[in-house]
Amino acid sequence: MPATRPYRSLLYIPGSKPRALEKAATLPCDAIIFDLEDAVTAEAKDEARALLADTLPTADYGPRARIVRVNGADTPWGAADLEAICPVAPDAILLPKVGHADEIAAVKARLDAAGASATRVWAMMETPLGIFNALSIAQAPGMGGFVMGTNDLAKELNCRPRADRLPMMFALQHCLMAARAAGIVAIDGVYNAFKDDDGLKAECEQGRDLGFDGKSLIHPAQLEITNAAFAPSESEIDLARRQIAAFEAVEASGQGVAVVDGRIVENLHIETARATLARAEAIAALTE
Ligand SMILES: CC(C)(COP(=O)(O)OP(=O)(O)OC[C@H]1O[C@@H](n2cnc3c(N)ncnc32)[C@H](O)[C@@H]1OP(=O)(O)O)[C@@H](O)C(=O)NCCC(=O)NCCSC(=O)C[C@H](O)C(=O)O
Ligand SMILES: [Mg+2]
Repeated sequence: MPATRPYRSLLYIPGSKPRALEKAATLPCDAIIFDLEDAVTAEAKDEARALLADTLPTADYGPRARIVRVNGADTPWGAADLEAICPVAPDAILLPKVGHADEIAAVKARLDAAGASATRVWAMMETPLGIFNALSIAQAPGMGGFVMGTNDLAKELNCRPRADRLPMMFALQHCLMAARAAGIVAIDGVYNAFKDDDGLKAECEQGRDLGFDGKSLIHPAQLEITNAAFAPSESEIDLARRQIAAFEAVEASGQGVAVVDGRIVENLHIETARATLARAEAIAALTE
């Protein structure tokens, strides 16, 4: 089942930009990914890490999940990032370019040692090795979610950008299945052309139809389209309500199959209908 807590929109914010860190607290995103990796130059990494370690314990980001993307353990900054960020206990630490489940275990051990056992580990899925090891990574203790890294993956595959994302499809679906098998969150990759609303909408709808919980984003202008695409629509909510009512009615008369809009409705459809209503309520609660 998809996540009940809304993860429609996850906005990357360069950890080095104080103005963006401030602005994030006012933006309608479901989660913020405070980035210490690709959005921050090598020269700015130490300053960005210190800024984040300073800002996160006191800043009020409301209901938005706080996720910090650290640098990899094989870089000059990875160890210092964990040292500084684990004690802050964000909602999750997002590890880039994960290839093996033991990388998750190492971060989990650091979190436990820092007294931050409630912080989940999330993994960027963006290397061929990581994609093939998706199930064991998803099942690693402490795991909370996958974020697809479609830019790095395109680089590794040497594939061409295509609107239908055909070269990515195996990786997207493989990771989604692993995430669902392990019961963790699955988030689609970024859409780089942040001024192309039509292209973003089409890619959001594709990711949603595949089953992703939401999409990672690079610019606030992408939030409205993404939040709308990954929320249950009015007609989906209406259908869910009618399915539940129809099923309860036939169940009361001792039967197990209802018909709504010419389609059968059984127990499993009711689980989906209830999940749709729960998601709609959770989204509404964000703005209360
Ligand atoms: C893409 C950008 C460099 C554009 O920046 P800029 O030209 O400054 O944008 P605007 O002038 O349109 O900004 C308008 C206001 O919005 C704020 N802003 C912009 N971006 C963000 C943001 N991401 N979060 C919060 N606020 C943001 C500006 O401060 C302006 O505010 P105001 O002062 O009130 O006017 C820039 O958007 C950017 O840096 N985006 C993030 C890029 C990033 O994080 N990249 C790394 C993640 S993507 C990745 O690595 C994917 C993965 O690993 C893979 O492999 O695929
Ligand atoms: Mg990447």
